[in-house]
Amino acid sequence: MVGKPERHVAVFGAGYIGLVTGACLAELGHRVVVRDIDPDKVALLRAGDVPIYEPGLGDLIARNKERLTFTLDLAETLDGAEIAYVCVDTPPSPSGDADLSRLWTVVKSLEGAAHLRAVVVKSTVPVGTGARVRAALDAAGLAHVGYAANPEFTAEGRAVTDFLRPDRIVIGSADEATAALIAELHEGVEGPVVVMDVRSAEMVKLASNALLATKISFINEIATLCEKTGADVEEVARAVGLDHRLGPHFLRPGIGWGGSCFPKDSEALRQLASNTGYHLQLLSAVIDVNNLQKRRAVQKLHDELGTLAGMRVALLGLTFKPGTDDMREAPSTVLAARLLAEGAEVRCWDPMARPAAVEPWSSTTRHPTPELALEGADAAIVVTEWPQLKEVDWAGAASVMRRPVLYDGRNLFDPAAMRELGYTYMSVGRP
Ligand SMILES: NC(=O)c1ccc[n+]([C@@H]2O[C@H](COP(=O)([O-])OP(=O)(O)OC[C@H]3O[C@@H](n4cnc5c(N)ncnc54)[C@H](O)[C@@H]3O)[C@@H](O)[C@H]2O)c1
Ligand SMILES: O=c1ccn([C@@H]2O[C@H](COP(=O)(O)OP(=O)(O)O[C@H]3O[C@H](CO)[C@@H](O)[C@H](O)[C@H]3O)[C@@H](O)[C@H]2O)c(=O)[nH]1
Repeated sequence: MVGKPERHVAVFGAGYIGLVTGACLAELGHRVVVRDIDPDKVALLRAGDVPIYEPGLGDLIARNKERLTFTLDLAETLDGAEIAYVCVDTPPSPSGDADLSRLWTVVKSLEGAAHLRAVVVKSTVPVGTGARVRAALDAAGLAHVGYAANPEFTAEGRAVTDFLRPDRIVIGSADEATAALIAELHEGVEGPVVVMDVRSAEMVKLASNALLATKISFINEIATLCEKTGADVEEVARAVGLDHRLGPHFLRPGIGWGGSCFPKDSEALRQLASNTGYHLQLLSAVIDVNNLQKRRAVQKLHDELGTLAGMRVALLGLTFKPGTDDMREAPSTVLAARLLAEGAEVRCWDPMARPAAVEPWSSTTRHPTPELALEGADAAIVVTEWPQLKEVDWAGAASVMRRPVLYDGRNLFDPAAMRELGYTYMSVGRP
């Protein structure tokens, strides 16, 4: 795939989004320098390693190494660059608003870069951020440099595919020339380009994530009601999703949504509204339902076992979803913390997770296989639907668990089959 003409792009941030953006732009034929401030990350990338797990990313980086370089050095990053892409993290601040400190550090570092044609923010930011960046660029004598918001909609685990074949490329800009430049940069990407004003583009990102999270919380709430009324949420979701006006996506009931985006972005949108004196009632309920969903799993085990104190509970899967090593806001973190607080002994398994050496993971035992995590356990929770869990010898596991109690937080298994194997089997919204 070769995009023309070749542009020289400086990407700030070598995380999930910066790396995917950099590698994909290089794949499209552009010359890309990715800068990060983390020396370990840059050293790994320079040595040909990829510091995160993202399918296809390693191959893409290797294939484009002539056009794709990594550096810690600011001057090297900006040397000859036409477009600066801001892909730094925007984590939650104590107030729930997005913490934009890293973004401002990058914007400040662009002050001398009068040769740039455009600054593009891909990081997820509150509505109004672009206007502030624009003002900062103007104040720094960069009024001639264009500005665009170009939010990213890729999901982890399929980020490369999503980037190269997106549902849409959203470009927010106040000037046509900048919008055209960014659209041209994406030549070769298979997806419609939607151009709008900067604030609307910023809102599209937050609204999309909020609506996706709403669908999940909605089906999770219906699942709870199914439990109380004897209906089967899987049947309900399947038939509801067949209505083309509703669609089947993001109607999978489960233990709650997590990840690097939904929790922080929904809270940031809620606070964005609060800051204007408006209370987003629907989104607040969506967040509440999600918080409760994780606690309900622990409550169910408590009800079944009588107490959690002294019980050995196995958490199967730790990452916020399969196909990633990302542990940010993973439901497993809440489950582990709650279980430990109740006095349970937590053991866990995950094929990919990289838990930081902080609570609750420092107090849990990690096992190399699901079978070892299940040995001697009083109960287990399927937290992440890793395909490996389908391969477990569940009949054998039932005989080595102290009590075969299983809460399937992802509705991975057939209830009748698991009960046949001797399990006290609970799942989400199914009889
Ligand atoms: N992860 C996703 O799936 C996803 C999807 C869509 C949008 N986003 C948004 O994209 C942004 C980046 O997310 P991410 O998951 O890639 O974060 P990340 O934490 O994986 O990566 C951010 C990187 O930026 C680096 N950085 C911080 N300050 C820097 C600076 N001054 N100069 C250069 N590098 C700097 C960090 O060291 C880190 O490597 C966030 O705003 C996020 O909300 C993420
Ligand atoms: O039907 C569903 C779908 C998802 N989830 C959960 O929702 C969370 C998020 O899943 P997913 O959306 O697949 O992962 P992310 O990589 O966090 O991607 C989301 O967040 C990104 C960052 O903003 C956006 O770019 C993507 O469009 C958006 O899907 C995970 O915990 C999933 O287990 C469910 O419980 N039920």
